[in-house]
Amino acid sequence: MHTSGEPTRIVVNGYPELEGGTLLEKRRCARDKWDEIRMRLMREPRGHAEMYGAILVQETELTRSGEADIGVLFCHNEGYSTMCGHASIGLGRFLVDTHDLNVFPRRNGLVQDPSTGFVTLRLHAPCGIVQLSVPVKPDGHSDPTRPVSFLGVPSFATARNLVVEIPADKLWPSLKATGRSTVTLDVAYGGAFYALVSASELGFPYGLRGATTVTELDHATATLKALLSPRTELFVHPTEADLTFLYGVIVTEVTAQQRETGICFFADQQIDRSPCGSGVMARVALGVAQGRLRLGDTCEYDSVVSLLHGESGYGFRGTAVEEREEGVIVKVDGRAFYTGASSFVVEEHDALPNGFIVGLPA
Ligand SMILES: O=C(O)[C@H]1NCC[C@@H]1O
Repeated sequence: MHTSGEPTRIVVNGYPELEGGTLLEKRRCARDKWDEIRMRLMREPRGHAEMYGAILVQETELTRSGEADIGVLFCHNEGYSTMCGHASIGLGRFLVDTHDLNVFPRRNGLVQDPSTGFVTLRLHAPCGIVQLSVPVKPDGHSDPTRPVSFLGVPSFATARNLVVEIPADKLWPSLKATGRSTVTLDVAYGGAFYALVSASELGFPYGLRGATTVTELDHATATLKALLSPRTELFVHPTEADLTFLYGVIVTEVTAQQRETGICFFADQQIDRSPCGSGVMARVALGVAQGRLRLGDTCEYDSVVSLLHGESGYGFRGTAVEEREEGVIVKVDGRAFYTGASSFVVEEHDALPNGFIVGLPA
C-alpha cells in the first residue's frame, strides 16, 4: 500500500514464527535471527533504499490480555522501528478488508459503529497501542474516500531550544553562508524519538522550497543525527530501554496558520514520502509544550511529495486530543491506497540473496 506516497509492504504470509513472549522480544528475534528476510524485502533488487515494511504478529502479550487485536513490527532500510503512523493508516484499511483468519485471526471480532460507519481496531506496535478508526462502506470494505485516523501513545518533548555546535569540517554550505556554526533544535517523542529543526535554522532562509538541495538536507540531517545520537539522555523512554534511540531528524517549515510542511529523514537517511505519522505526534506534542497548540487544535502537515511535485491534499492532520501525565495523546489522520500484491523468491544459486542498496554498505 502507500500512504501519501510512502510505501508499506505488508508481510502476510511466509514469515517464520518469532520467539519471545512480548512484542519487543519478538522484535529482537526478528533482528537477530531473521534479518535476512527484512533485507530481501526492503533492499534492491526486490525493494529499494526507501522501502518500508510491516510484519504482522498475530500473538503478543497485549493480544493475549485482550488489549490489542493484532501486533505488528515495522521495518526499513536499516532495521526495525518502534512506531509508524503511515503504515498504521494503511494497515487499518488492510485489516478491515482481509477476511483471511490466518492473517488476522481476530478479524471477525471487529465491530462497526453504525452511527459513524467506522471500525475501531487496536494495533500493538513496539511503542504500545495504536487505536485505529477505519471508515467502512456499506458493503463492508474500507472506504478509500475518507481518512483513517489513529490515536497514538503518549507523546512528549524531551529538549527544547537545544543548541548544537557543528564542527567546522561538517558545516554545510548554506549554514556556512549564514556565518553561524550552531543549530538550535528540539527533541520530541511520538512513539519514536525525533530531532525537529526548522529549515531556516539549517541555513535555508527561503524554507524547504528555496534553494535547498536534497543532498544538502541529507548531509545536514545526517550530521545532526551523528552528533545527537550519543547524547542518550535526550532519548530516554520512561519504561522501555528498546525505545531509547534517535530515529529521525525532521526539517520543518511553517507555511500558514496551523499548517506546516517538512521532510523526515529516518533510519539510514531514508526520506519519508508521507508527513510521518509518528513525527506528527512528536510535532504536536512539542507544539503543546511550547504553548503554540492547545488541546483540540488541529494542524495540517504536508510532505516531501507536495514540496517536490506540487501535489496537495494528501497530507496528514494532527490534533492534540488529551493531556496525560505521560504525555499528549495525538490523533493523526491520513489516507492510504492499495498498490498491488507480490510474492518474492530467492533462488538457491542467487549470488546476491540478501540484496543490496547502492550507496550504502551491502
Ligand atoms: O509515518 C511514520 O510514522 C513513519 N513513516 C516512515 C518513518 C516513520 O516510521
